[in-house]
Amino acid sequence: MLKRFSLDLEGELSHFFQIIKDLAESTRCIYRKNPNLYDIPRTLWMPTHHAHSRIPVVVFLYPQSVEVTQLHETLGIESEIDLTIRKLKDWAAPRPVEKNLLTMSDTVYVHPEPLGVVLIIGAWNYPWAVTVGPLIGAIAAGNAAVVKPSEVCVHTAKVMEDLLPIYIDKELYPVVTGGVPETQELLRQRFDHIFYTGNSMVGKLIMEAAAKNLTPVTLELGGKSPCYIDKNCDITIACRRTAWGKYTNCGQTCIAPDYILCEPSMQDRIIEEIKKALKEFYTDNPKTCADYGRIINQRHFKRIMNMLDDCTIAAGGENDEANCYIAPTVLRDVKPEAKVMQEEIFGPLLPIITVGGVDEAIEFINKGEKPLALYVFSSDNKVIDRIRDETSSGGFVANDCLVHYSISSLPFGGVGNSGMGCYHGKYSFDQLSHLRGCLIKKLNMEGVNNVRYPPHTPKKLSWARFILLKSSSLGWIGRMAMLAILVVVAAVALQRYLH
Ligand SMILES: NC(=O)c1ccc[n+]([C@@H]2O[C@H](COP(=O)([O-])OP(=O)(O)OC[C@H]3O[C@@H](n4cnc5c(N)ncnc54)[C@H](O)[C@@H]3O)[C@@H](O)[C@H]2O)c1
Ligand SMILES: CCCCCCC=O
Repeated sequence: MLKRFSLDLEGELSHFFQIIKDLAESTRCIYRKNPNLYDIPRTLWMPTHHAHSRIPVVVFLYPQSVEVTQLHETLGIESEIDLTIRKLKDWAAPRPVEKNLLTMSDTVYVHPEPLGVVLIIGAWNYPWAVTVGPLIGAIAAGNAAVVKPSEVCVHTAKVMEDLLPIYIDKELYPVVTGGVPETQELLRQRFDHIFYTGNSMVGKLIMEAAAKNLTPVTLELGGKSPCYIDKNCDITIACRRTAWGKYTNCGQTCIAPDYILCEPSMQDRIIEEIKKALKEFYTDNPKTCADYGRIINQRHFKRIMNMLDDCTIAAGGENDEANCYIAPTVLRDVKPEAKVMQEEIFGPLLPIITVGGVDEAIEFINKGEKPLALYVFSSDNKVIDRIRDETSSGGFVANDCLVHYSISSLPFGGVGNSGMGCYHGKYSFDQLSHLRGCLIKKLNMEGVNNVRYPPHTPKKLSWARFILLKSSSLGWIGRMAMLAILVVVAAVALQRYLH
């Protein structure tokens, strides 16, 4: 059994911090643009300030600028590690809780303890963020963890396998690489928690495997995250923010706005504003723009292109299979039955579906599975409140996209088909801890317990009712007074019993 403080967790996390900083530094130092590849291998030299400096390593880079890579991958992890190091002592400390009259003189608290060994199965789209992110929580919570990066981002997986053991304890946090058979083999082992990030279909297989050992799971899944643009809003700003949310990482973002819902009269204006934003972000030719990405591989390229079959393209549509390039694309007058509406797009296609107004938008959203994120743009708080209150989703954002992911004090996770459990900041720590309820009683004051011991009488029952149901409304002073009375009554009862 692991004991949280027998390990130098802060030390491990600091080493871990170093790997992220070194990765960021490496990308900054050595980066040369290569617009044609997504998950690209490079032989790099680690910066000299680390003890194991000048180790040749292969580091993945987006075909995007260094700034993009850091903004999307390493910065968030740096801030999570920083927060965790600063707050770990508070998070791990016993958490005193409210007591009832019967437990007034006892010590009652929640004691977070490690679960044991956690299996972390990562996805490919933000491979560091979604694999190392949960690992921060697992380490902080005092667990050992087996790290299984996605085989789809083959180079990143190799970097993780090579680098993590240099920085953090390889016995406690081993990296296992491989594809589906290797993951399935891991799933046959017994773990104390499985933290999976990926699609909902595989999520069900993970849960099935976990059930055999009653292993708890966190499932960070995806889905079709709607974006309602209300007629009452600044459409230019709404479209700029939506375009950023959609086309960042080429739409391969779990919380990307999947489709737009708007009234028919707004469709043309929205298309024009999105086109303007695209030009501003990615120039007239996104293919040669360092800030526009590629599709991870040809399998996904084909999957996304297939969705275009029964749609009308309003902008974009250019593509190049050899380079896994799909231009930022907007689709107009999309029907709910269209292929693009049957599954999460996870690519740079943005369908617009017209609805009669907010009522119809809510109805449309509620017909689908509960999404991972739900976005609404409106200047009318009533519209925002209605959409929040009459729907359900993992996260909810008004007048922006994606940004809730960066707030460590918000739980990040899905609901229903988009997942279960959550993480980030303290939520990661709690998710990967067992929150053990503890009550430490003294051996005196036995008389107070009479109400619960046989022989049971109506009088004892009415005392028990009072203590458990009514005493909470008495306030602190009232409860202390009640406790004093109870002690006296109990002492008298005990005297009688002893004589
Ligand atoms: N909620 C989140 O935080 C989050 C983050 C990123 C991605 N996602 C979601 O992930 C999906 C994209 O990722 P993906 O699923 O293509 O990633 P993927 O193909 O990399 O699969 C994820 C992991 O599942 C494993 N896996 C795949 N098939 C398996 C099987 N049959 N049995 C056991 N293990 C298996 C892989 O080895 C991999 O490690 C999207 O739906 C996206 O929304 C969610
Ligand atoms: C901008 C970074 C968002 C990361 C979201 C992770 C899921 O894909």
